[in-house]
Amino acid sequence: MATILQKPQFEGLKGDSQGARVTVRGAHKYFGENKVLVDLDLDIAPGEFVAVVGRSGCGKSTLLRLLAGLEPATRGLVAIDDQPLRTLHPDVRVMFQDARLMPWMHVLENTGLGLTGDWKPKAQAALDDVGLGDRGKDWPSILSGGQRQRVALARALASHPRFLLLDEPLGALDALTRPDMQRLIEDLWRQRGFTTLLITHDAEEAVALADRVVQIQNGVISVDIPVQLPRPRDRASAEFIALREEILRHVRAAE
Ligand SMILES: Nc1ncnc2c1ncn2[C@@H]1O[C@H](COP(=O)(O)OP(=O)(O)OP(=O)(O)O)[C@@H](O)[C@H]1O
Repeated sequence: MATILQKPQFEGLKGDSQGARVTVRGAHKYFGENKVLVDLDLDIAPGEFVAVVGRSGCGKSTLLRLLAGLEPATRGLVAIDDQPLRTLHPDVRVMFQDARLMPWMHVLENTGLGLTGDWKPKAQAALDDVGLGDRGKDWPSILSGGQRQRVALARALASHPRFLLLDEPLGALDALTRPDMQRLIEDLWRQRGFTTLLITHDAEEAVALADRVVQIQNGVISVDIPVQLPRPRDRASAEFIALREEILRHVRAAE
């Protein structure tokens, strides 16, 4: 078995946008009697890529909504660069499983949503980055599912966020489109160095992309596994398969 690197590599730090530092301390989130997150701690280093796994309903999206500033914690601290997060943050963007494109806007306008000032060149550059530079004048309705997710990714990255939150963005894509999108996300992350949190049900996706895979169970981070394999990762290697199986074992044990 080849040696697994012992030192964590945060390769994303090379880029033009320094990633945000993310801190969650003693976070609780209750919906009435339903205590979804209970005293949860999580630290994400600037530029680090963390994948979150766990059984359905364990609180993954709830954690993401707290980190996006979409909802407050019932109790505890959520901070970006050591500043408590109280509402939406200009350096934090989210991409969801559905592209959420506005059908009455062209692709370029959809990409520019949320940008201020001279937004067109920035939206065009973002479309170029995801390989859709020539589709700006199209309506979203004529794009494939994978292309719509590329537009959603372009929109999320157009403002050069320092923290990108991904809520199962590739969950609805077919098996051929998925690895392409995974590579695109990894390439952009490596170029730009934004901090990333990815929610996924796919253990292979988690090991392919993340520096660390964490599992939520009983309201806390119950498993925290570093993935110290060189990038781009060889999905057929023994180390990759062993980590993927380890994560699957943890997720199944929580069910
Ligand atoms: N706005 C809300 N009001 C009431 N309960 C909520 C709300 N949002 C989430 N919940 C509850 O919180 C729990 C966790 O939901 P969450 O969506 O975070 O889970 P998840 O791990 O992302 O699940 P999945 O993998 O199925 O997407 C569930 O029991 C859900 O019903």
